[in-house]
Amino acid sequence: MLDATSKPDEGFFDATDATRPDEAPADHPKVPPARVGVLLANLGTPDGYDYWSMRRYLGEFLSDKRVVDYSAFIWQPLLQLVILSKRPFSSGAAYKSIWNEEAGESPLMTITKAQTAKIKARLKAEYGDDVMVDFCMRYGNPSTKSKVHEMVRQGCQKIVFFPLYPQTAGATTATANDQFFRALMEEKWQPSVRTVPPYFNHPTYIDALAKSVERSYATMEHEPDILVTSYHGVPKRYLLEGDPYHCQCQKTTRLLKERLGWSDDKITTTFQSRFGPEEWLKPYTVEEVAELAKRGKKRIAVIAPAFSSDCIETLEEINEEIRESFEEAGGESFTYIPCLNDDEAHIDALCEVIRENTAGWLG
Ligand SMILES: C=CC1=C(C)c2cc3[nH]c(cc4nc(cc5[nH]c(cc1n2)c(C)c5CCC(=O)O)C(CCC(=O)O)=C4C)c(C)c3C=C
Ligand SMILES: [Fe+2]
Ligand SMILES: [Fe+2]
Repeated sequence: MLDATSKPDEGFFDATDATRPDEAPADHPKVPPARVGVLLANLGTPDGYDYWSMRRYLGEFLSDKRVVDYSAFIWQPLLQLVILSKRPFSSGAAYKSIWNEEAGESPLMTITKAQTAKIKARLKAEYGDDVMVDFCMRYGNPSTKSKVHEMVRQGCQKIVFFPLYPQTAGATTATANDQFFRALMEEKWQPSVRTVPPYFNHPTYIDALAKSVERSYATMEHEPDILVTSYHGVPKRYLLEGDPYHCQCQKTTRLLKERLGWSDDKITTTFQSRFGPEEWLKPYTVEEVAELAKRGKKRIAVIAPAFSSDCIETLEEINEEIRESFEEAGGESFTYIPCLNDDEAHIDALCEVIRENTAGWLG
């Protein structure tokens, strides 16, 4: 309840409120000081690798029409009866092999927390209490709805929503934004909002990728014959229907190549994580690395620019399955270059994108 004797600077009363504190009715709700929220959003991850945690997570993820766009009439029986009776076991085993047992969570969760803490420290140092920084997930916990509600409750009358995907796809950025707007539908005091555009070509992001390649190459005795930039795939049909993801991935690779000052034959673009029988974006990483080995490229490095943090698709799929495919085809040296995670250059890049998107709101 509003304490009518308190002063605005005691933290309960918004200076922009037209009603003076001493005139406010006794049952007037508390209004915290206005601030700007920066809400980072990642994909989501299961709460555990047991069957039911995996089933809940995969069920929510794969029921999203932005991810799998088949008619629910056909897809739901197949998903509920066939896929969700098998995949939680195989994916659960894969998650178990990479799980952060100490923290009791997946690497994606640990890294997203670390990124949020660093971004928060930077922005707090610049803007103090005018800013609130947090993260949410599109699927699972912490939910987008709970975090939007918390930000509004804490006085965020403006929110910048930042899906952590450098390249935009319907299956990632668009569905994260959908969920953000769904959450806003439930708020009585709706904040002004901005959604952060893709940053696949942002000089600071390209620079962070280039520095991570340079750092990794500097530790090697022999330079790799080629760098494979492996992006998460989507069905090819999504590209044909207008999804910008493919073009943005190609452009990231080109800009990275130019920033490194390399010729075309030093770097290539591939797509991984195919799911289901449809054709996905090609070339498939798992096949391409085997082809490279057969064509005499015996030393390769792989980087995954579409992932802002290491996760099942990088630590297990690239560093285990794709490595195996390369070695079985005669490859000799396979180096996986970790995602940008909470590297300082990555945090610099993310903060720069945030500053651009809070222009006029902060500072
Ligand atoms: C079924 C279709 C899928 C599409 C389309 C898709 C697009 C897509 N996904 C990412 C990023 C991530 N995906 C992750 C896991 C994951 N992805 C799919 C399926 C599709 N993704 C599944 C079924 C899974 C779960 C794991 C498995 O069972 O194989 C993750 C990792 C999450 C983690 O907890 O580690 C990320 C990140 C992008 C960028 C993208 C399209 C652009
Ligand atoms: Fe995925
Ligand atoms: Fe394209």
